[in-house]
Amino acid sequence: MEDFVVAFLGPPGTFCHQAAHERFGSSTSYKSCSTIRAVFEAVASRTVNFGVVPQENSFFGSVIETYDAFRDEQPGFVLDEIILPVQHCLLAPQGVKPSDIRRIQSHEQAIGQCRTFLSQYFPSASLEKVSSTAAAAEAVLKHCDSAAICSRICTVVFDGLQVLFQNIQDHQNNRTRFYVLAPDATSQLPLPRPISSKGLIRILPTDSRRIAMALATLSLPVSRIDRRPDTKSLEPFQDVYFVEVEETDVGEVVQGIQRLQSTKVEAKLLGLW
Ligand SMILES: O=C(O)C(=O)C[C@]1(C(=O)O)C=C[C@@H](O)C=C1
Repeated sequence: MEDFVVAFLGPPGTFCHQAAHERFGSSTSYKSCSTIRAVFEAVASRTVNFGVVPQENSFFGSVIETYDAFRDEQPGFVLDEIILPVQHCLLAPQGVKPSDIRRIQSHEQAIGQCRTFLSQYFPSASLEKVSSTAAAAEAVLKHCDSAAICSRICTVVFDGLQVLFQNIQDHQNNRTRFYVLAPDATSQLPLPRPISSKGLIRILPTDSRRIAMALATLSLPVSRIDRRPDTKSLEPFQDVYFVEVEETDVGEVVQGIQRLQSTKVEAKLLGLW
């Protein structure tokens, strides 16, 4: 098989790393990136063939950093999705007891997914957002008053950590969906995948209130909508919309985008899978 390099949000031990492994296996080369944006940049600059980024959690919702990166001119192209069950543990350096913990670190998504546990067991601990769950695991190694919310796998990746609590997420069927990114639509995934039935379209209505009109023009089965502020607009409260469509085919998606463009609405295809 051809040699591929896959970028993921690192360091090793993140859920993103696990999702990438699940999709691409152990004979692929991996590149750890310190932020989600760095994964997008590695894909856009073709330093890697593919990238894996978190897109949404089933209980905490959309991953904002990912949608912010999708505002870029050429953000890459989504070729597939991976859904991973996410079980969080609270890890601390060996010898540290729960009563020693004053500070808890993790990715904001993981903190958000464990709110009930945190308010019940550590109501007065300070909560610190860091770039990923495994980055938190690595950071707490140096502190005897800190713990990290992360995967149990981090006890294998980093020496000197112990599990204080397991399965601490608020919902037992917690899942996160990841996108597989490639530099452009012509890239081919190494493994076979089903014929495309989903698409991701970025829409920039001329005025935020016209999104309903734009969706009517698109006229495709919409399964989710996200929006982020349009930072290029001088007008306040102008948004960029990210619309996922499903149960459709490539031809219908392309025609929908052309219909939008003919009404002077900016629309770009960001994925087909
Ligand atoms: O920090 C990690 O381990 C990640 O892979 C990121 C991420 C996310 O952004 O949602 C992925 C899965 C979990 O939902 C928590 C964090």
